[in-house]
Amino acid sequence: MYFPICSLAIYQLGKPKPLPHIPHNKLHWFAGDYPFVARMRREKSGFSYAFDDIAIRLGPVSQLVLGLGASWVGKVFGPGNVVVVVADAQEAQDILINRSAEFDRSRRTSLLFEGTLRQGMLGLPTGEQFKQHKRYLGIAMTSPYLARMTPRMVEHVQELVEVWAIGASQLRTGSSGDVAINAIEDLRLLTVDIIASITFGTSLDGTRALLNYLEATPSAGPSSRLEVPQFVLDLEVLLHTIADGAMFPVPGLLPWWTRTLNRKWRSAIGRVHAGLRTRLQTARAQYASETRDSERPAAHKAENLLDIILERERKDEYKGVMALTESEIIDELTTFVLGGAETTPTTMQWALKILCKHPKVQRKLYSELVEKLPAITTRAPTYAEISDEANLPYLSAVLYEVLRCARTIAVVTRVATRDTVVLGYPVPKGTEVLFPIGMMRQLESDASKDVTDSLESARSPSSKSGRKTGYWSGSNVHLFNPDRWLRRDGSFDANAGPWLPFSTGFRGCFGTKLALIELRIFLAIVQVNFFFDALPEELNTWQSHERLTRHPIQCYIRPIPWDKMENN
Ligand code: HEM
Repeated sequence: MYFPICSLAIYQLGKPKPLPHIPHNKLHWFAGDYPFVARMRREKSGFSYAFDDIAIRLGPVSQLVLGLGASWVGKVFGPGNVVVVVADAQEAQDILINRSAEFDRSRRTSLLFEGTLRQGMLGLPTGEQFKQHKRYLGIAMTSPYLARMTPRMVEHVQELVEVWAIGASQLRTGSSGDVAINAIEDLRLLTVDIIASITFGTSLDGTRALLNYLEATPSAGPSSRLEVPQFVLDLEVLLHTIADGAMFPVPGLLPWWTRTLNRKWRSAIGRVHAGLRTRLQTARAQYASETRDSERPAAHKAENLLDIILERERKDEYKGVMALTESEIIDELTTFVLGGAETTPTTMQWALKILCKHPKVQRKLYSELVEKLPAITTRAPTYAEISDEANLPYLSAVLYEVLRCARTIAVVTRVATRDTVVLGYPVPKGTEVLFPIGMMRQLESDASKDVTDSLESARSPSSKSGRKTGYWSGSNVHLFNPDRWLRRDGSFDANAGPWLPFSTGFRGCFGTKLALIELRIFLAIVQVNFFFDALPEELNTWQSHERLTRHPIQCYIRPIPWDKMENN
């Protein structure tokens, strides 16, 4: 008699519980939406598609009830979570930019990074320490600094072009032998070379070593490669550990588990930190000897991130303010390297895959580059030249469209720091709110304009006055079409439609400017050197794997130098 009553009472307390009023799926009696998320992950090779799917079916505000959701047991013991999905670009932008007092970086996101980057920006909550770090490193994203970094980025991309030129000369046609180059490792090496060079002043020279090897070994095939450097492998272990954390059952214990029980991670972080510490100490000694008797160089003369940090340190000492501790610096150096080593190569891989399928786009881009920037064929382009959106509108359009379609990072989250309202729906304090920034339909097209318009009265005051972008046409929003970014007169329009690959606002991507210039240089230089030939379907499938970013499973290329193209 008592047993069924007690069981029912426990079930009522603990069953998956959604937030009131907000639309949701029919829930599994115990696991809530977990089976649905698992099915999306299996069928579409990424859990983030679950957020797109419910947004399309349930509207601009919906919720996923994970495990026990907002139930009493779920909240107290932690095996549950409710995620409110906001799939409306205008409102998402408004919340990320204007409502940061109500929505902050979620604790769950910070916990993912905290084990590896305890005191790096990715792991830090928004507080004084975070702000101090952002101020410290901000110079690294200024135009004068990036202009000084440009020759190095160009040099590394040109090394890669030489590697691919050797590979291209060895490629065969037909189905036997090497018909294509596997570009995944090459892009990983390139981006680590670039980020190391910008961070420490010296590159890993992985691409240079590969080039030397291929030149010295003419019998090596087009995809024959050296062993990946240990530093790159270690970064991969760190990135995998962070990504695996998303599935960890008790998020609060994740940093402890990572640091204490994950041996592979401990070896990798040990080597990475030791390497960074040595570089920091060497740079410090050199900086001290150079500046002892002479005038302190102005901060904007810094030649790498270490210089920036040392110059700031000197300034702070001078003013009597507290500088960053050594472990804070090491964590920020690690953040920088990890930030650059994952997202950028993944986006480059998608760019190449997409270009292979769009020969007309390649021809148009090539024509623009040789007509508007003829110097690019004879010398390294400068930062001013390559970042000139007015002179190179099609390069800008291709880049924006690659980032729109690549869906490199599909979602970002915030947590409500007080009871609040989103598009008329009450959202209690502590609720995680998710923005599916990689979503291409509901969030971005005029097919949802009626829905968007009907929400007008429910918008927050800052959102009502804040829409800056147009809508994409619902009929072609899912297609790769750089022309959508061009005005009738051919000029580039960055506000043509919603675009959030880097998120936005105070906690948006810190590395946006660096990533954009790196990608522009990459696209311009590889395209001006090669046409990327179409590939057999089996070498250019659209399958992907979602970890911290959405990776393509394959990235093969058949580069053909333009002078070898018939009807160039
Ligand atoms: C194509 C390349 C990249 C993409 C698509 C990208 C995207 C993103 C996104 C979506 C976020 C989350 C922002 C949020 O929660 O609102 C983020 C954060 C961040 N990114 Fe990037 N990123 C890229 C490249 C880089 C690079 C090269 C760096 C190197 C410095 C970097 C450093 C960071 C940092 C430090 C954060 C955390 C910012 C914070 O917590 O306030 N990113 N990025």
